[in-house]
Amino acid sequence: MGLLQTSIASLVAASWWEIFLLFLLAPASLALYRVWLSPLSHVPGPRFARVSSLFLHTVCYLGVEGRVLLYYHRKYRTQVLRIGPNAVSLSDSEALHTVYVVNGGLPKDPRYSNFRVEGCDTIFSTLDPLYRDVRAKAVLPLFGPGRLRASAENDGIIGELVTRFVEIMRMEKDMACQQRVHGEGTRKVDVLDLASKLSIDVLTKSLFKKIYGGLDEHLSAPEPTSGATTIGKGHKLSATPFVLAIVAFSRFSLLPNWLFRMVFSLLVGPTLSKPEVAASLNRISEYTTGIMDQCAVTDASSERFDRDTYQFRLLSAGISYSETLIQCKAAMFAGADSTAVMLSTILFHLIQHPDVLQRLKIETNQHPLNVSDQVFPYLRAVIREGLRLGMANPARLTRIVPPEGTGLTVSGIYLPPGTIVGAAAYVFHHNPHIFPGPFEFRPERWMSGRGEGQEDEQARRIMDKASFPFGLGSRACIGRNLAMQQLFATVRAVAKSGVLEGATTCTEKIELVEWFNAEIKGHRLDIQWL
Ligand code: HEM
Repeated sequence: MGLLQTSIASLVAASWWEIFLLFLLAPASLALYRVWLSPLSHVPGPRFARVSSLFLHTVCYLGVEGRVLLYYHRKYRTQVLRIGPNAVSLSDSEALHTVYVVNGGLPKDPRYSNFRVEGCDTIFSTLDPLYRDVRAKAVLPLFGPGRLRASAENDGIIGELVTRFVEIMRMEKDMACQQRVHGEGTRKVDVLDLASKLSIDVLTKSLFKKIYGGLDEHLSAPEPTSGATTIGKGHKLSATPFVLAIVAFSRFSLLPNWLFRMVFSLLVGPTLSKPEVAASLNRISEYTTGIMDQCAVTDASSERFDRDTYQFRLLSAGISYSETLIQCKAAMFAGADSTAVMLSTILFHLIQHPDVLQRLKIETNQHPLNVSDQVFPYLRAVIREGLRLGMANPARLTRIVPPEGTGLTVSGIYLPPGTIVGAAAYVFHHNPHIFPGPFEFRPERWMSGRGEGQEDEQARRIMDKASFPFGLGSRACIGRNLAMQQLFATVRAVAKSGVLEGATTCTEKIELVEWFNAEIKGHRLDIQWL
């Protein structure tokens, strides 16, 4: 009996011990496998990143992905950097073609499912090229360059809105000067907010043919003040609190979709219960329902019925009413904030570089506003430099090496099926070998005539290849032409008007939170006139 008891006790003890060993050994052997035996073990990168994807989740959550990847690419002196058990980051321009362009590019990886809107796939989030193509093809004619160029002329949709934008800036400047003369303190203007108001108006008027009314909001809102400082005119754009709340969820975007949905459902309640977010959501819903009602109530057979809208084109392609509503919201989220970030970044740098602003003014004064962009080489250089430094999407645009394939070789390194591969604009756009003084605003780098003819051409080609603010290949931005027309028209008109002369920025540099859609810290970029 005593012997039996001893044997049972030793068996129980042994099994606890084994369980303990198992708990200890399983992760340890997984870690060993990931570091030394995995098919990616030959790819350089920090050891802790090879062992667990916690590293990537953390940098994504903290909004530091771009700068951390830039650091490790340099530290390991590699163009293919292992940043997770199953993920690599690229910094080689040649590899961009292989990953994003050849044969339509690699497919988007499952993280994009986390960007669905109200549970519905959008042109941006879908992993299915057929689903995307039906919708994208339906709306693409709205982004035709000829039509947008006409729209950017003075009497076109974009031209008129840009003129209003410049008038508002002028009004703010005049009021700032008056306040100063009367000793009423400083007046600041949040140029990011103003750019958001313009961008949402340009996007909604161009695509949905019904203006959101961002610039009107600016003019009709009361003036908040803090102490001796007047903070421009008006509150933030009404759509902003909701858009920011949604953008903030991209900090969780690397989680598997089931976990992301859990986090989302836990946090969405508290987020939406904030009064400013709820009011913002209501305003967006009211607006989008309004553009859909336009389709429903207007007599579609009437000559005056405008079929040339985003919403009508989607409905005509057989997309349901409820999905079309969501696709319209998604276009607003994808387009308005990104363009505002880029525009305000360019204006910020122009203010900090009066010499550039002056040169730009001289160039724009040489030609009427309605001539082709081609005759404004310096303006083109300013925009390109702004798009290089403006970080609307600083993080990796992730793709997957098809799991059913044989793998892929990039920059001489073999990546097995299932590897998540991505290039981050932050890493490419700050490469000091391609863009000397990478954090400085130097439009001249894009001008020809800086060196010997051929050398010059080659440097330009290398910079072109390394610069991709709108993504690349078949899943690149569909709104690129619209955004570019707005940027050209606005920067040109602002420079010509002289409204930024005498302005200063209230911060020395632009601080970014590098989520998938970056956020400028505090979502404001104040300027003032001294
Ligand atoms: C300066 C402004 C803009 C920037 C910097 C920008 C940037 C980008 C980037 C980098 C991508 C590719 C994302 C990826 O590969 O994962 C993208 C895709 C997209 N953008 Fe933009 N964008 C801008 C304006 C717009 C506008 C005005 C619209 C208007 C509808 C828009 C709609 C979209 C859509 C629908 C996609 C998804 C395309 C697809 O997956 O097929 N964007 N954008």
